[in-house]
Amino acid sequence: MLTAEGISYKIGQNTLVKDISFSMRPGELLLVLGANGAGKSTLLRMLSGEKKSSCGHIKLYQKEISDYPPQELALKRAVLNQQNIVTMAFSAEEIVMMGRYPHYKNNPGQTDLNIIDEVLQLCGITSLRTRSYLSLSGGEQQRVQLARTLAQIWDIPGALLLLDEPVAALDVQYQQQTLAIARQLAKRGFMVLGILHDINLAAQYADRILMLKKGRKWYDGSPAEVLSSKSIYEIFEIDSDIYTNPRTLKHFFIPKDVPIELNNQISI
Ligand SMILES: Nc1ncnc2c1ncn2[C@@H]1O[C@H](COP(=O)(O)OP(=O)(O)OP(=O)(O)O)[C@@H](O)[C@H]1O
Repeated sequence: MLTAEGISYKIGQNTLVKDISFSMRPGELLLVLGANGAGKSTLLRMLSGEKKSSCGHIKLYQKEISDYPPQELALKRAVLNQQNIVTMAFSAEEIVMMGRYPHYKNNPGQTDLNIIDEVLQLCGITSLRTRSYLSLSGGEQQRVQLARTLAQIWDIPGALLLLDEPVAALDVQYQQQTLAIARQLAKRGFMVLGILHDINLAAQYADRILMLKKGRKWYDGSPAEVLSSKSIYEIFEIDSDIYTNPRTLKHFFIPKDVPIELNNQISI
């Protein structure tokens, strides 16, 4: 169980996240939507324990997130950040193995090795395992980082998995695959919270959607409850139509053209 009670994050005079409360339980896939700068990543970093909330409480299984020693926290939650800076020429497999560091002292055990094989295969990167991470494409690197994150909590059902824009650099096949993995992990009993920019992917996969605006929680509910032309306009300031897929009965949205006029003369 993850519970956020009235959490805010302030830097100087700026409040980046304001008084957000929600809770989630194992088995749930919660996807967060919001415009650029709405506070999504800041919220995720607070939930991960990386940033300390200015007020309120974050409890992971009834214990304040800030009270977890790093080693214990690493066995309860894993984080896929938006940016992962790697400067040394580790192989893809070595990066994924880093996810298992909290699980062993000197050398990985057979369980660790089996998990590495499993997540490499799941993320479609088995053939890249010996390649230098630095030589991989952006999307390939993202899949390696996803595999590392999964490896960390693979054998700890009930753990919290935090994914900040996990499909940003991925082609459509791997976008679908990544969200399908997230959904299956939720079904296995993990708590999965992800940030997305793609409203249709969120509508397709989320059990629940949290929509943020200007640091506040604006909507919280099932895709059918929260996705409407009105809510999308409120959050993203674009006009759109919402339809229902007759086969899946899930919502999908189609944005309307944005009328932008450019001056006839371009000054050089
Ligand atoms: N250290 C900082 N000092 C001042 N403002 C900051 C700082 N870090 C973040 N911000 C601002 O806080 C706001 C929220 O940032 P955050 O990264 O959480 O947004 P986001 O919703 O994840 O955006 P995006 O969709 O663009 O990734 C932004 O306006 C950002 O410029």
